[in-house]
Amino acid sequence: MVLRLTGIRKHYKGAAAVEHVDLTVGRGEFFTLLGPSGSGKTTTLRLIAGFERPDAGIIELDGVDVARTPPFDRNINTVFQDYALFPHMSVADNVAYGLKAKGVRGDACRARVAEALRTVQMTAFGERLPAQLSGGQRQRVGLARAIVNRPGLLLLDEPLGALDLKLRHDMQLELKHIQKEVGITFLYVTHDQEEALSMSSRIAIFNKGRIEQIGTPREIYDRPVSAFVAGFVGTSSLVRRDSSVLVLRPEKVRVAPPGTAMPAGFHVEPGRLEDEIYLGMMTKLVIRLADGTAIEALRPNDGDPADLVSGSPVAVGWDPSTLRVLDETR
Ligand SMILES: Nc1ncnc2c1ncn2[C@@H]1O[C@H](COP(=O)(O)OP(=O)(O)OP(=O)(O)O)[C@@H](O)[C@H]1O
Repeated sequence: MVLRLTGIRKHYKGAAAVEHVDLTVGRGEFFTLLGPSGSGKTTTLRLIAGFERPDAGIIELDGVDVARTPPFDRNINTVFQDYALFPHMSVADNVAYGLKAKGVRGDACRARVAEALRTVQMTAFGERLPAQLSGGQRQRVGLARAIVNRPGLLLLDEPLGALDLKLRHDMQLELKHIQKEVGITFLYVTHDQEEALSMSSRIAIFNKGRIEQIGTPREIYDRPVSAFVAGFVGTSSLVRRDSSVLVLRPEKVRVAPPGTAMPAGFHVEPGRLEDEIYLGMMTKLVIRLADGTAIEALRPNDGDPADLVSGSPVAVGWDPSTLRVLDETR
């Protein structure tokens, strides 16, 4: 275990930023804090880094309570969204800065810098100034600077937030590969659910300062514990039946003209096709059931002729075993 938080609480002017936070991160994990803006992710990261002190609770790093350990003595580094590079220093000097502060000099320092730049594929850029780099390249340098000290834990606060979508996707893959290669434990903050699902070994879902669920991406997606988690991670329709609330993922829903045979065991209901939204690879369908419930369905655009007409009656079906029943008390 690299990190353990127990009963962490932090209030600002009487308002809770973080409340009752418990979590454990194992060595080599890519652990993500995911939640909407203001849910307490950054506060949690700042408490771990030591920039803030908790009002209550224990923070342990490698089994040691760090309540009295200042930030620079914690075996942690942080990568921020704005990279925080020194503008007047070359890329190589930026990466070397933290090493020099720790007394690593000469050939040993140069070798470590070269290794870090190689890892982030920036070997050819050592002599450049930050202003002569693109956003993605600056982000790589920020990462090289953070991994060069080989910290036990690397905190990353929305590190890809300033990049455009395409570059962001490329960097997601790359970050994951780099994390595997260097073997450093990552604690990653994002509000982007797709990013969290694609990169993480485990995810903690934050809502209003509390953790609602911790699990692997698959566990979180397939078995959300609350309507909040089901709605925040992926899209879903909530269907009320008797006293339960059921979560229905759009890719599990079949929509067909009335009377079409559905697979054996499917639950089938009549509805009306309200909307068709073309998304390129898929088309999203919105169906209204007789009781007013709206159901979303996804259909691959795999060349089938359009057999459904907006506004017309349709049959909606799903395999009841794929439904997740929610505990309404949460
Ligand atoms: N220094 C501070 N003083 C007062 N309130 C603060 C301070 N820092 C954070 N807060 C409040 O604490 C709550 C949690 O903020 P936090 O930054 O941890 O959320 P977040 O999940 O990281 O959000 P975002 O994704 O927008 O960064 C918010 O309501 C915020 O306004």
